[in-house]
Amino acid sequence: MNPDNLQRTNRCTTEIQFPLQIKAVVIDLDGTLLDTAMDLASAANKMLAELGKSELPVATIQSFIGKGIQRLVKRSLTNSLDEEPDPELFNKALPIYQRNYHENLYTHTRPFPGVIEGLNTLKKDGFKLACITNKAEAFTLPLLRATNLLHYFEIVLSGDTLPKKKPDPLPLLHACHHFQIKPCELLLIGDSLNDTMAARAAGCHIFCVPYGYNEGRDVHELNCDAIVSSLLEATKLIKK
Ligand SMILES: O=C(O)COP(=O)(O)O
Ligand SMILES: [Mg+2]
Repeated sequence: MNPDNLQRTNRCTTEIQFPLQIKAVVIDLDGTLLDTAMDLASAANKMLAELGKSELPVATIQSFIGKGIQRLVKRSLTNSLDEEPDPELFNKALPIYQRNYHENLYTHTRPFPGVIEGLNTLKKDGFKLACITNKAEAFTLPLLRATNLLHYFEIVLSGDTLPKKKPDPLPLLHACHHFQIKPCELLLIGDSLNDTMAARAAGCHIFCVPYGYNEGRDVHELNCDAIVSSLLEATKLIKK
């Protein structure tokens, strides 16, 4: 069945009940699995310095994380969420950012508390696992390898793996197709509006963690099925 049909025919229709009965869990990367903000911010500030521009506070750059590397570079150049930088400046800045981020991809990046325990529990309980991120593949795979998380996931879909990324439902529907399950048998655990919008559009369940990066907004504003303090906590709310 193609992903479009899955979206139309297999939405979650019943009231949700805990523990949620699901077959697979998809986990977001930045702000959910890994605390990447420090390294993303240093790369952005090194880029700004190389371009002769003023550096930004880490908290500001943290609020720019969520819609992929290109958007992060645009936001850092304009110090705003939505403004477009001069295209020439952006074309010059992007490779500088990519070089700096590659050079220090995991200097400070670590799994958040409860991530390893949560992944081990999910694996032991027999859930199929995928990682879906808006981060470009060139950074995602080395990062998951370096932090020893890659082996947990049957598939990893990055921001540039498919024609569309979150908040589009395509990566989640692709995962459903891969696992041969309905969207309502899939749970996404994420940290931002991009995750909740993608999950709602796909018809999947969605839990949010409160410790991540929601583009500077309160996670309690998000339309999710539960807010869980950690991945380990999430395992207590689901069953196969
Ligand atoms: O790369 C980003 O901006 C966000 O990535 P995420 O989807 O893993 O949170
Ligand atoms: Mg995230």
